[in-house]
Amino acid sequence: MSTDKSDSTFDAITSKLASLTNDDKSKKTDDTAKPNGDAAKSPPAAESSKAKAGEEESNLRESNYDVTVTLADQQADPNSPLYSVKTFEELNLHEDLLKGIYGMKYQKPSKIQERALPLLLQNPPRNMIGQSQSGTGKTAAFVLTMLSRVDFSIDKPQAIALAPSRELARQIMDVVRLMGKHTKVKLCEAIPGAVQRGEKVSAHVVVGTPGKMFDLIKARAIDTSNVKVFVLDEADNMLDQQSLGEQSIRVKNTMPKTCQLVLFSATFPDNVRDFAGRLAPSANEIRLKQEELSVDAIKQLYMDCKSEEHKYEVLVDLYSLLTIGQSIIFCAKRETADRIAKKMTDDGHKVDSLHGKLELADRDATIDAFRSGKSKVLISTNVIARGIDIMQVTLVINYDMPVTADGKADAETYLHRIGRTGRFGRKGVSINFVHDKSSWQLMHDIETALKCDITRVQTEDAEEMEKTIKDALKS
Ligand SMILES: Nc1ncnc2c1ncn2[C@@H]1O[C@H](COP(=O)(O)OP(=O)(O)OP(=O)(O)O)[C@@H](O)[C@H]1O
Repeated sequence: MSTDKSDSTFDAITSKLASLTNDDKSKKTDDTAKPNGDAAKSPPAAESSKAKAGEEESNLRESNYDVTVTLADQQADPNSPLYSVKTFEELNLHEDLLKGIYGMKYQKPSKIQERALPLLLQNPPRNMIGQSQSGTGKTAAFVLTMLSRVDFSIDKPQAIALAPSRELARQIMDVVRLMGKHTKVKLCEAIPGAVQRGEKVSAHVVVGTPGKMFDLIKARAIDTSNVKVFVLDEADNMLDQQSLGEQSIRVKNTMPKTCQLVLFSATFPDNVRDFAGRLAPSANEIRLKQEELSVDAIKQLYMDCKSEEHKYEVLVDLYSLLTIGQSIIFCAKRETADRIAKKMTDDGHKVDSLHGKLELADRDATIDAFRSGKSKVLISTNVIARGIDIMQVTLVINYDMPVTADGKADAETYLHRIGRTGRFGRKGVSINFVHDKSSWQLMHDIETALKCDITRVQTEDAEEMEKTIKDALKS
């Protein structure tokens, strides 16, 4: 899908930032979760090796830095969530789908794809609750399932997927389009503005947001009686949030009794998992342990800011760094996103803001410009915290730490936010801005909950840091 323009940039940023921090511990992810809860013993971690130019075709760029690890290296490391013993050919997929996969330059399945696909494709179909770290290829697992189950000779919706945001639904549809390129699949986006009034949906695969999907079903534009597979992407979010949860359940209740239910997410807090288990009875399950949730390739940092105003100054100081690759700045509120974006624009910087209050066409144009690399800095809210997959995102900033509705540290949202970088083995950097006791406490609670290390960067060094990285890139 997206091409990787700036892997050496990741290295420049990570190595420079790491050198500015005094604590550079890294944590090994050990994905031992197996279907049905069995634990698989993994061989010891393979040492990360240096990339050799042209050694194996990879969609990661070769870099001049010693720390380079190629995708091929990572897919050969049994401790990596990208590792697989199987090939796509062994996963029982239709030839037309294999063509689609190879067209997308996927060489080997990732761990979640290897484990989930045989379970997802078994007959009679079984429900699935699947968990895997952000950026490890869950979308392909459920998209291949949807496309495998469709009978292209019947012009009726047969596979439906729900996602929490318009942006994510559109992105999933892009994946269906690419993977289904060699099939006769017909597609429909069930998002506001996409389906005309009175239109009857005859597409095989429908992807959308819960509210719009339910409206279309209620209006009889979508007939769900032939649906064989129903997917909830970001399932914990879809079942937890009051309005998304209610709408998702309503949509689910219109599905035939025989319909296969597939729930995927990088996070499944216990309360949601219990509910998911009741919703998807006798499901095959693939789980991660709490300490396995963080993605190793994402370097997590924080900056001590003196005040709310100082946060803005630090952000501006970091601007050149933000634009080396691409970056997303997460704020708690739409107003903050707009305010910072306006201020930065007035100060001569090129940034965009994206949130749920924008006109639909503006929302689409903003994310499309960011996806294509035309815009480089996106200031947003949690609306794009989940699922959005843009390879060139090297930096994520938590301008405001994520909090739950009752003001507590939101470790799940934190993981999803920082997971917008470090996609499929690429490196990334996340920086938390803390400016008072409460934001520091929120970050500390997240660190404890996720058992991860977040290291400090001196804000006084920002200018120097920016300069060094620019110099490194120029040379
Ligand atoms: N087998 C594969 N080989 C190479 N690239 C892959 C493979 N599977 C997926 N990818 C790529 O990896 C990236 C991340 O995949 P995807 O968006 O499905 O992650 P995810 O697990 O759904 O993440 P999130 O939890 O953030 O939603 C995508 O760009 C996708 O094209």
